[in-house]
Amino acid sequence: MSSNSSDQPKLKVGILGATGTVGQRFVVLLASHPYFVLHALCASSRSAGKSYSAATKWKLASPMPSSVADQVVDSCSVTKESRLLECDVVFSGLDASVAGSIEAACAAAGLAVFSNAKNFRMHPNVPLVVPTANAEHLAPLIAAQRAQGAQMWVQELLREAPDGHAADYIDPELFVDGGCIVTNSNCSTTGLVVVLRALQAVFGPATKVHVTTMQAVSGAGYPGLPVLDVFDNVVPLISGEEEKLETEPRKILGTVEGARVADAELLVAAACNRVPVLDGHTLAVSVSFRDSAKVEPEAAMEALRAYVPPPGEEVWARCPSFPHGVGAVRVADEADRPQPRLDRECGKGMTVSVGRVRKCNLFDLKFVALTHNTILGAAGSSILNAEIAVAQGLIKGSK
Ligand SMILES: NC(=O)C1=CN([C@@H]2O[C@H](COP(=O)(O)OP(=O)(O)OC[C@H]3O[C@@H](n4cnc5c(N)ncnc54)[C@H](OP(=O)(O)O)[C@@H]3O)[C@@H](O)[C@H]2O)C=CC1
Ligand SMILES: N[C@@H](CC(=O)OP(=O)(O)O)C(=O)O
Repeated sequence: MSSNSSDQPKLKVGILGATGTVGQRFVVLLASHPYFVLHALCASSRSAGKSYSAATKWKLASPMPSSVADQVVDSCSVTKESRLLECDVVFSGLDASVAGSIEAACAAAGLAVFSNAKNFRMHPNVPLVVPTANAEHLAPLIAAQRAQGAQMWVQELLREAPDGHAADYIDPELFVDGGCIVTNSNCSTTGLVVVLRALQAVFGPATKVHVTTMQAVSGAGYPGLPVLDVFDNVVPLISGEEEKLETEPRKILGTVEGARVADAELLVAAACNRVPVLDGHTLAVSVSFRDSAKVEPEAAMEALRAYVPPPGEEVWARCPSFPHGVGAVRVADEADRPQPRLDRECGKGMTVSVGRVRKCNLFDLKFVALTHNTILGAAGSSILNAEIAVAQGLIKGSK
């Protein structure tokens, strides 16, 4: 932890989907956070009213923090009585089938929502931010949302909620300006864009990427795939995944122009596979750049080692979840790395491990990248995004 974050006043936080795979990661990371204080744990009506330990099938190797075991799980509706309303920041690990309505309701209630769900990632005014790739998108797009007031999120709530059911998600008396939604990317996209951003800093714009993924089973949530489907096997389909991996990098590596992002001119072809690994998504990537002339493996590794993501050291010093000492990218020295079992915890799961950087016959360069899918690929990115927003004065404690 950086000493500079120790004078940050405490902020109350809630978790939507606290009982799920990503929700459990949030619980572990936030239970020991220096200034985010867990206040509301929310999930479906199946869990609401139960203690967190009774509602949750705990699946992490580290024990459930004792501070949450007896806490009663709340529903995700925003009412005058809900603990959610007392929070300064809300993190979401909600299933996408319900994330749209619930997150829109929270934003319409003036809350700052940091979400893992796909629902609003491509909304023109919503930042899609991988914190160690494009943190500079946060401030202008949060401002663009706030300029529209609560009305923006009321409209989205009406679009997302099942017909006539918007009032199930929030009491309309609670609409208030100031809320916002920030999303982080699909967990396979995460590692790709961090590495591309680092390479682009030296080689200029990437133009073509071919990526083949080997994705961990935890990416499918709990209970996920039946063991008879995934054990001793590779499943060459993850529904909807290739489309996300082919579109999200264009927004993330794009440039903010006014209230929206102009996409990067990057073409991505993706092939996604589920493999019998618990945590950690591995990507085999080939990439070409607009200007191929200076692209060499040694220069690429140098660029990756030297990479300090925007907004730079001054902000990172105030972000406890930044992988201080390791960095956003680690280049493996060993010829046969990265490997999920050995490398997924690198930088406490917040560092992308890269290896096998070499020339490619068809593209300029090829390499292998590994990301912890539920830490940097999910909960960890949301938390670091929120820390950046706090460090930049975009979120102030008021409760
Ligand atoms: N797993 C991963 O690696 C990644 C996941 N994501 C995204 O994060 C989100 C969560 O994924 P994951 O944790 O894997 O999913 P899980 O299925 O493990 O958890 C889903 C959570 O949503 C809650 N939920 C489901 N239905 C409702 C409802 N009707 N009302 C309120 N809450 C509800 C569940 O509560 P309950 O226990 O009460 O049913 C549970 O807490 C998804 O949008 C996913 O796409 C993004 C990146 C990576
Ligand atoms: N689809 C990813 C996880 C995920 O839920 O992604 P998204 O949030 O983009 O739907 C995987 O299975 O590994």
